[in-house]
Amino acid sequence: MRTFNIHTPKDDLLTDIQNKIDYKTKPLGSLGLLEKIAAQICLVQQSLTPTLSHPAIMVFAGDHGLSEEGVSAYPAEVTHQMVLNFLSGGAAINAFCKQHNIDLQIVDAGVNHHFNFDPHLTDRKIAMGTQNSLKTEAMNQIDLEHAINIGSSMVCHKVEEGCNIIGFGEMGIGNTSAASLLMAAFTDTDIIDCVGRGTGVECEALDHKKEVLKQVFEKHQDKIKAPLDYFRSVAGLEMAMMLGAMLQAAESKITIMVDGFIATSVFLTAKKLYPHIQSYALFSHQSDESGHKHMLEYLEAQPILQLGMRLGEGTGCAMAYPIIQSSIQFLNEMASFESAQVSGQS
Ligand SMILES: O=C(O)c1ccc[n+]([C@@H]2O[C@H](COP(=O)([O-])O)[C@@H](O)[C@H]2O)c1
Ligand SMILES: Cc1cc2nc[nH]c2cc1C
Repeated sequence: MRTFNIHTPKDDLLTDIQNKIDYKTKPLGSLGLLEKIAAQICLVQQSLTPTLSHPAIMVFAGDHGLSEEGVSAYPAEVTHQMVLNFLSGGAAINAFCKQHNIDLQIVDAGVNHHFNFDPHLTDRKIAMGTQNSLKTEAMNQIDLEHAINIGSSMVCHKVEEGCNIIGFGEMGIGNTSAASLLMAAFTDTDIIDCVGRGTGVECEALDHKKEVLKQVFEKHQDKIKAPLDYFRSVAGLEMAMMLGAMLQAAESKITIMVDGFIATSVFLTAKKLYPHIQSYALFSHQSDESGHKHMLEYLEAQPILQLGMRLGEGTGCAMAYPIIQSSIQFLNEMASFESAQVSGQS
């Protein structure tokens, strides 16, 4: 497995950044989280006048062998049907990216469907989905490495185009199960407490999901000490590609927007491998998927939005983007007490 060069940005500018924020014409700290976001992006860009350019969201799609165990409220074919919906512009992520002028890229990482050629689909299919992790490892080492490298090179390409802020979404029926399994391992939480409703499983179906995931966890838990071996045993191809993409974004020193429950579980894996990655990450929202709150607390991450969303697709990133824009806007546009001749704190 290749290595990534990921370091916390130098903090030499920190005092100047904080002074610039504090000298703006507002009571100290009164822009709350916007101030923290601005400071973080200044550090990532090593600049007192940061900019956001060519914002992008990549949506990785993949199918999950485990879905044959009845762990989702929807049938597996929804994965490819939703990819077709993304391509024709009809999904929530299309609407929000259009609203906020965010470049949207749809990637087939491992969907169980042969798509006709479409110029809007990035075909990086590794397999027709993963294996059933209740029976065997979801993917082999070669496919994992391939997915990580592809995710990485797609981000390199975006960076070459001038992108300096990127969010990652996913589409994959069954992938909240994979995310719960990652959460259990990498936050050291009982698997039962990591299982939620996903697309909407309830009552006996939720009990069944918990029972299946308990068995999958027990089958693979001996690999947790080797995070990538555990990851490839339970995760999806869309998640593996997202892992490579997140690692590359941090190596390329651009800002990462982390979406909901599934994306955060991938981020947890990335952080296990490269703890410094968090300096580059903003967390778009707190998903209504029950485990997400705990994941964010574990990461000591403050989500930008809390709207009761639990959709995925990168929709949280798209919704949080204008807030991130505002944090850069206040920093670059607001007057200081001195320039506006406003009296400071007495
Ligand atoms: O991002 C989230 O927080 C989130 C929470 C629940 C469900 N989802 C989406 O729903 C799908 C997975 O749900 P499930 O029930 O099939 O495991 C997948 O396509 C995700 O994008 C996403
Ligand atoms: C319709 C539908 C849309 C989705 N988008 C992301 N996950 C999804 C799951 C379903 C079921």
